[in-house]
Amino acid sequence: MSVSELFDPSEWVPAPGAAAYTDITAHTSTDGRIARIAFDRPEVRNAFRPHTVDELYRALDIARQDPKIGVVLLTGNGPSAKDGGWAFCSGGDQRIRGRDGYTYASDEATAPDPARAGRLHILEVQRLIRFMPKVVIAVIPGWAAGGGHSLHIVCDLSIASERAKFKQTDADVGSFDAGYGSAYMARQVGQKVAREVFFLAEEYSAQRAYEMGAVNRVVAHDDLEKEAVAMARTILGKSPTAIRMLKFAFNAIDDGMVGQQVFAGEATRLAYGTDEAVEGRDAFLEKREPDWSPYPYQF
Ligand SMILES: CC(C)(COP(=O)(O)OP(=O)(O)OC[C@H]1O[C@@H](n2cnc3c(N)ncnc32)[C@H](O)[C@@H]1OP(=O)(O)O)[C@@H](O)C(=O)NCCC(=O)NCCSC(=O)CCC(=O)c1ccccc1C(=O)O
Repeated sequence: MSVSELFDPSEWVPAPGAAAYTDITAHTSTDGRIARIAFDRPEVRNAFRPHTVDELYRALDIARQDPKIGVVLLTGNGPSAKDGGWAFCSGGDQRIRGRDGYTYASDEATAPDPARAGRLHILEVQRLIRFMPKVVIAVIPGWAAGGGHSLHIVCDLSIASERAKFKQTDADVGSFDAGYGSAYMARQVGQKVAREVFFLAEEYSAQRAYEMGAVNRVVAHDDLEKEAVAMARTILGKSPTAIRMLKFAFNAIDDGMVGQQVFAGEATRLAYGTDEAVEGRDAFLEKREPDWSPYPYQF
């Protein structure tokens, strides 16, 4: 069975742990440098349930910790066998939404722990995408709606099929992504446009998303994944440290002290590589005063 009509099997091998996933697929490029993670519930426009989110988090975290992987493609498999429709993701599965969040299926092997019964942990996925030191590209073959719309907003880059459609339905169903989905979207496209997208919840096209600055490229539907891989390969040609520092620099202004902490953590890692920092460590271990004389106050 093919993974998706746009998936090129010659490009990919299954990612570690992928055989166990039911709601997503996860692959690594044959050279090990790109991850492809895809929602795999096309019959419901790739809506996510808590189990989907658990798998997505796991697959993203595996990619985060793989030192060879530099770019992650997040997409949706398709088309739907039911009606031929395509989706990136249509957000939370409204069929299993409870009063305290989204509920696990009753047929899961173990009864859900009450502490994790009602979940909104797609926000944890958003933070993982935001803070992972790698570029995450939303690859959008069809609908990006509700929480799926928010996921594309939080990705570093978005590439859309000319058939992609966008709709921020949160307010239609009594939900509101009051974090990155809305506030960060306003940073991307401006306040008036973001407010229109949320308050009117109207469908808009890939071309309109491009014009407002929420999508980087619109490409022919059949070429979507090929173009996404090409974009990933361009990024892989750059310095990993430069890309990581740039991502966290772009984030910092909107992420407050957490943004500063993430950026500063990377700066500290770089500082640890200097002779100056090695001198400080060695002086402590050798129980002597550090000799800072070779290290000027650079200006
Ligand atoms: C996406 C649509 C616009 C597509 O429309 P169309 O192409 O006409 O297809 P349909 O016939 O409507 O759908 C086909 C089939 O799929 C089912 N389906 C589609 N979406 C969902 C869904 N989200 N949940 C369950 N099922 C879905 C649909 O019922 C059809 O099934 P049949 O059995 O064949 O009839 C349109 O489908 C649409 O508008 N979908 C709903 C979009 C939506 O409102 N999503 C939820 C928004 S709220 C949310 O995502 C919250 C997420 C969250 O956790 C969160 C919480 C707090 C802060 C932030 C977030 C966050 O947003 O991340």
